[in-house]
Formats: sequence, C-alpha cells, structure tokens
Amino acid sequence: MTSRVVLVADPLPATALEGLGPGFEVRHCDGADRVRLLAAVAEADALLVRSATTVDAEVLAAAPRLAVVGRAGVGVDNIDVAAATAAGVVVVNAPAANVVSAAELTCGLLLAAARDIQAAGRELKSGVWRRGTHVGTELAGKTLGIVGLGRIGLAVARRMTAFDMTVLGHDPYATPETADQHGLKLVPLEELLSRSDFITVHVPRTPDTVGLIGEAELRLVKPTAYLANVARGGIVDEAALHTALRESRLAGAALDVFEDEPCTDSPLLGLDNVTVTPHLGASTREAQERAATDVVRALLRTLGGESVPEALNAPRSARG
Ligand SMILES: NC(=O)c1ccc[n+]([C@@H]2O[C@H](COP(=O)([O-])OP(=O)(O)OC[C@H]3O[C@@H](n4cnc5c(N)ncnc54)[C@H](O)[C@@H]3O)[C@@H](O)[C@H]2O)c1
Ligand SMILES: O=C(O)CC[C@@H](O)C(=O)O
Repeated sequence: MTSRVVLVADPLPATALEGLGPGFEVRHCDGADRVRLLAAVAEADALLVRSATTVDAEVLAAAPRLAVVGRAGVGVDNIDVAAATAAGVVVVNAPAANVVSAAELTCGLLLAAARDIQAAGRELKSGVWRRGTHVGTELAGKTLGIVGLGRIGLAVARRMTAFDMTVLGHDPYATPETADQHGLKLVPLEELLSRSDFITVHVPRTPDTVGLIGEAELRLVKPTAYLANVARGGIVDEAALHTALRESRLAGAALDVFEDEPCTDSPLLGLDNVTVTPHLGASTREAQERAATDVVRALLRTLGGESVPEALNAPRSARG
C-alpha cells in the first residue's frame, strides 16, 4: 500500500507525529513560505498547521488529494472552512488542548498589566532602579469582566476568583446555570465594559466578532481599567485601542494577539502601558504536545480505516 502524505506546515512535536504510524509519510515545509507551501501541498493527503499558516482557497485549489486539514489548536480563523467544505476537505482542530495554557497566560498578563511588570523589568535590565513610577493596583476586590464564556473564558473565571475578584461575564450563548457554577454574573456587554476594572476577551474571530470592542465600546470603559486580549487580533480594534490609551481613557492593555501577525511595528508596541507577548497563549510544552496528539487522533479518525493507536486514545486534553 502506498503511504499517504501528511504535510506539516508549522512546528509540531515529533513525538505526536510518530502516532501517525507506518501508513503515513510525514513531510515538512514552512507554511509562511507561500511558494513552497503551494508546491508541497500538491501531493498532500492531509495538512497539519498551527496559527501561522494560512489555508485559503488558493492553497486548497493547489491540493487535489487533500482530504483533511488539521489545526493543532483552537481557532480556525486561519483556515477558509467554507472553501474547504466546498472542496470536500474536512477541517479538524484540538479544541481543548491549550485551554489551561491560554488561561494561565491571560492571568499572567492581567497581573503583569496591574503591576507594570514588563516595563519595570525592562527598565531594571537596562540599569535603571526606579520604584516610584511602577505603582500598580491590586486585583482583590476589583471586578473582572470576561467577554466570551467558553472553555478559556471560564478557566480564567475560575482562576481569577481565587484572587478575590468579582466576575462579570458576557456571552450570548451562556446559560444562568453556567454562570451560577462559576460564581459569575451575566450582564450585557455595555454593562460589563462600564463596570469592570479588568476586561478580558475570549471569543473566536469571526465576521461577527471583528471590531467587537471598538471606538464606541472603549468609550464605555473606566479610565482606570485594563483590557486583555489573548483571543485574536482584530476583535479589539487596534486603532481605537491606541487612541483610547493615548488619551488616557484606559489605564493599560495586555495583548498576546494582533491584527496582522507577525507584528513588530504596531504603534501599540510603543506605548509604555501596553504589555505584550508574541501570540504565546498556546506555547507551553504541555499544550503543544496535547494539541498535536489530539489533532493527529482527529486526523486518523477522519481519514477512516486507520485504527487509532492505543497511546493516542488516552484522553490528553486537560480540563481547563
Ligand atoms: N492566544 C492564543 O494562543 C490562543 C490560544 C487558544 C485560543 N485562542 C483563541 O481564543 C478563542 C476562544 O477559545 P475557547 O477555547 O474559549 O473557545 P470556545 O469556543 O470554548 O469559547 C468561545 C466562546 O465565545 C462565545 N462567543 C461567541 N461570540 C460571542 C460574542 N459576540 N460575544 C460574547 N461571546 C461570544 C461563544 O458562545 C463561546 O462560549 C479561540 O477561538 C482562539 O481564537 C487563542
Ligand atoms: O498555534 C499556536 O501556537 C496558537 C494557537 C492558538 O491561537 C489557538 O487558537 O489554539
């Protein structure tokens, strides 16, 4: 039997790829190199990506044998799912694999923003010992507003409750039972924005959520509030956020994601009260291992006829 080709276009742990077994030939390419990607995908039966590779209609058209695209992570906004479906290509992801990692980074960014950790550290490493300009704010007794109460939003709620925060949530699909279980109060978005001292966004990027937090919404926020985005760039409008921060209508922001990635020249990077990381929400050994294993398992199930090795059948995804 000829091997089926699995093209891996973003870095994934080799141990998880071994789970594919002998029926597959694993090939690698840099998905950011468009020319190489289009050439390599021509012979692929399956394509595995993280967030850096864009799988659009052009890539799908260049891949006549492609049966499945596996996204080793949650968000599938880098994949044209409609075009894939029209082409008969199944898209699978690893929805639970990096919940803990993304939630932990969010909590870290909220703390970092509240205490100016990134700017103070940068200053000290440049030889400046200055304490007076880094007076922060406590989280205890403050209100955290969570926009999007899915896996990550709720995992953040559970963790930040331990910091004695009051939690508000907004999610059109959340039930009162979920809110009760997590000790949070469901409120409309406008109320969440105007009452929260810290706001964190955990919705997928879709046509409905792009610009969800824009100029009008940022005008509702307290000038002492901090805003975190570990979901996707563009959900918080970057130009509106920059203006709000410059006009001191917001105390600070913490961003892991950007409208255009890789992002090295956003004006937001020049503001002292912006804490940033380069899309590291899922970048832990545990999350990467789980995401790759989960997506390999989903790929094997989708291709059918392949028995899933015992080692891959064990539940890997951690509870958030
Ligand atoms: N920074 C990172 O590395 C990283 C890591 C993992 C996930 N993410 C991003 O985080 C997003 C959320 O992940 P998740 O696992 O919690 O997804 P999820 O699907 O479990 O939850 C998303 C929630 O958003 C809600 N929602 C949708 N539209 C909304 C709206 N207009 N207003 C309020 N709520 C709305 C949904 O009802 C759902 O409860 C992913 O789509 C992904 O883009 C980023
Ligand atoms: O691949 C990554 O590292 C990012 C993944 C993350 O954004 C996700 O949506 O799962």
